Amino acid sequence: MKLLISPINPQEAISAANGGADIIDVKNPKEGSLGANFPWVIRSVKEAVGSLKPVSATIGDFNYKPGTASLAALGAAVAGSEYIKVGLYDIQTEEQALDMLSNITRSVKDYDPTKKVVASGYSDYSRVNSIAPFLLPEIASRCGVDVVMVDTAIKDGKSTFDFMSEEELKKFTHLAQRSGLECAIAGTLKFDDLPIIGRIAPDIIGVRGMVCGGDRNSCIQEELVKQLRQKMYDL
Ligand SMILES: O=C[C@H](O)COP(=O)(O)O
Repeated sequence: MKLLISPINPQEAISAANGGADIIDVKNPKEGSLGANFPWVIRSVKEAVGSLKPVSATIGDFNYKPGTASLAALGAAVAGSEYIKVGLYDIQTEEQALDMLSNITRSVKDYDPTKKVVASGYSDYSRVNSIAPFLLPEIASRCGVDVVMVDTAIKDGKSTFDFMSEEELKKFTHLAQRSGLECAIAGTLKFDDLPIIGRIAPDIIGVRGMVCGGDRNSCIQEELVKQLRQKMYDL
C-alpha cells in the first residue's frame, strides 16, 4: 500500500519524503479540500523532492467546467507534477463526469502520456450535491484515468468512515481494481483506522491531518510520517 501525503510547501514536502511518503501531493487547503497551489510552489516542491519521490498536484474541487479544468490540469503537468488530481465537486451526472475526465485526461496525456490522472470523488458526496464515488471507476476507466480516489469534500473533522462503511469502501476498491485502476482512500483518516484500512486494502492512502498531529492546519511532522509508514508495513 502506497502512502500519499499532502504538503503545502517544500519544507513540509521534505518532511513527508524523509518520513517515507511514496507520493508528495501538493495542495492548498485554503482553497478547499483539493485546493490548487501555485505553479511556483509545485515547481519548488518538485525541485526539493522530485528526484526521490513522484509529485502530485491537486487542481481544485471542480464544478462542471471541463475547459477550465483541462487548462488547470495542463498547468499542473507543466509545473512538474507526475500525478494530476481533480476533485469532482458539484458534478451531478455521469455525463458531466465523463466530459470533465475525458478532457482533463486528454489535456495531460497529450502533453506527456507518462503523467497520471487521479479522479477524486467524495465520501460525503450527498453534502456537496455530487455523484456517488461508486460511479467513478467505470467512467474513469473509459477516459484513461489512472487512479480513482475518495476524500471528504468538507473538512470539518468528519472522516470518510462517517459517510461510507467498510463494505462500501471495499466495493469502491473492488470496482476500481476490476476496471484496471489504482484506488486511493483519504478523508481525515486516523491512526485508529489502520486496521479497517488494512482490511479494505486500497492501493494508496492519502493523509494530511493524521501526520500533522490531528490538526490539518498545523505542519507535517516527519516523526509522525515515519510512525505511519512503520504501521503500514504491518497491515
Ligand atoms: O489527499 C489527501 C488529503 O490531503 C487528506 O487530508 P486529511 O487527511 O487532512 O483529510
